[in-house]
Amino acid sequence: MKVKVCGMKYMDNILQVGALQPDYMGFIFYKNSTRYIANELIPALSQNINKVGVFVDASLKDIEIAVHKYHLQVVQLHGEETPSFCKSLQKSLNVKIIKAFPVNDYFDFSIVRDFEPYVSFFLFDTQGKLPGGNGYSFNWSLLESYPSNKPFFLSGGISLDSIESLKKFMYSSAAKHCHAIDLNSRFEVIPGVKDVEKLKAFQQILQTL
Ligand SMILES: O=C(O)c1ccccc1NCC(=O)[C@H](O)[C@H](O)COP(=O)(O)O
Repeated sequence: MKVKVCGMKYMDNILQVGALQPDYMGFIFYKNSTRYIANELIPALSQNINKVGVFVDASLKDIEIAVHKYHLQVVQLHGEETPSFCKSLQKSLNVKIIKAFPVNDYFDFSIVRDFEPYVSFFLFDTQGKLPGGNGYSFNWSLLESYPSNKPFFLSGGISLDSIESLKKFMYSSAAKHCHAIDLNSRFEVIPGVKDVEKLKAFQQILQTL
């Protein structure tokens, strides 16, 4: 199972977390987030770490500028972006696209169908007050009705306390297309700064599952 560490902001912490070699590292390009990368620098990272830019209803132009400036390999769309927006993005930029969806108990997974041709992954996050980084998990068994073969990221409030539930999930049919686990606020010292020891502990446990 792959790991994405999201909401990275500061150079030193990016380098510390980079040393753990997560598969993906996420950077927030949404001004209202406490994790907004603003004009912070992103240091050179190992080629094995995919840099993900997270956007909320940004324009194609702004995404393009960020992709080129920060050499992003992946773009995560975390707002109300449409299939046709994903199609345009796919045509104009050589990046992988993750379309994120906020999940509540009534979420209708059939919505993913229209996006399938234009994205590489889906990401399922918990619906909350904020577009992302709410720190709460949704009911993962809802993914039993996931109608697609497209790999997805499991996201929302995952912490070291989630290990038992994760184990159960990973052995269930709901996890069949789960590509990666997304970690964010539950591994933070303050917004944008990750606790490296906690991340290390999570990685080690994940390897044993
Ligand atoms: O993290 C943010 O501040 C954020 C703000 C706006 C849009 C997306 C954002 N995060 C995207 C992510 O992929 C997070 O990892 C995801 O929402 C889960 O966060 P958490 O519930 O804190 O684990």
